Amino acid sequence: MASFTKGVTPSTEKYDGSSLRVLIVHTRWNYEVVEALVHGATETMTSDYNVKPENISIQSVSGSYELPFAAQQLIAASKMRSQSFDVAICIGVLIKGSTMHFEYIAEAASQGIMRASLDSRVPIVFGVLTCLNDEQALERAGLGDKKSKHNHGIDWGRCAVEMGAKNRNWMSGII
Ligand SMILES: Nc1c(NC[C@H](O)[C@H](O)[C@H](O)CO)[nH]c(=O)[nH]c1=O
Ligand SMILES: CC(=O)[C@@H](O)COP(=O)(O)O
Repeated sequence: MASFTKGVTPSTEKYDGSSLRVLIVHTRWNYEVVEALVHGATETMTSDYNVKPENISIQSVSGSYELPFAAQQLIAASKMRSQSFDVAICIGVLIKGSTMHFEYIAEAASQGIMRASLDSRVPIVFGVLTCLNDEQALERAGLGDKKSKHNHGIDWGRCAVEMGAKNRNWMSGII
């Protein structure tokens, strides 16, 4: 059977994040996993794209359901202060339990994050893992024993810099 490289192919363009202002909103549900994902995203942005640590605002909320509201409010507040965020990342970890809770929160969070992004015209990276068990969550945060483990926060950091830089260009008429 033919195989292919899974995941996102790195962009051929090099982005400079040195003037980007980034908002990270993360949950405190499943915090050990969330913490690793936040670290992966921030480390990637600062080390690989020169995003200044002081230009990354990190805010927390309780669970993934709270992410869209917090992101929307914080983006609006940053605009009022004329210190607009160029991009945001919402980070959370949903793990399927025994009721329908997971499905409702996953749907609300994903739809809400998309709506907050389109309405605010600020790109918001979807950094919410929707896992069927603990092992899936650990693997996707670069934790645990699996050989295939990979910290998705790294991809979200790259995506954030790319979208922040591209949106700045697009808003200046540079296509
Ligand atoms: N079960 C998980 C939740 N649930 C909490 C909700 O997100 C929310 O905080 C509560 O319903 C109050 O509005 N959140 C996660 O992020 N991950 C979960 O696995
Ligand atoms: C927070 C709840 O509503 C909780 O009862 C959800 O349970 P589960 O995660 O087992 O579906």
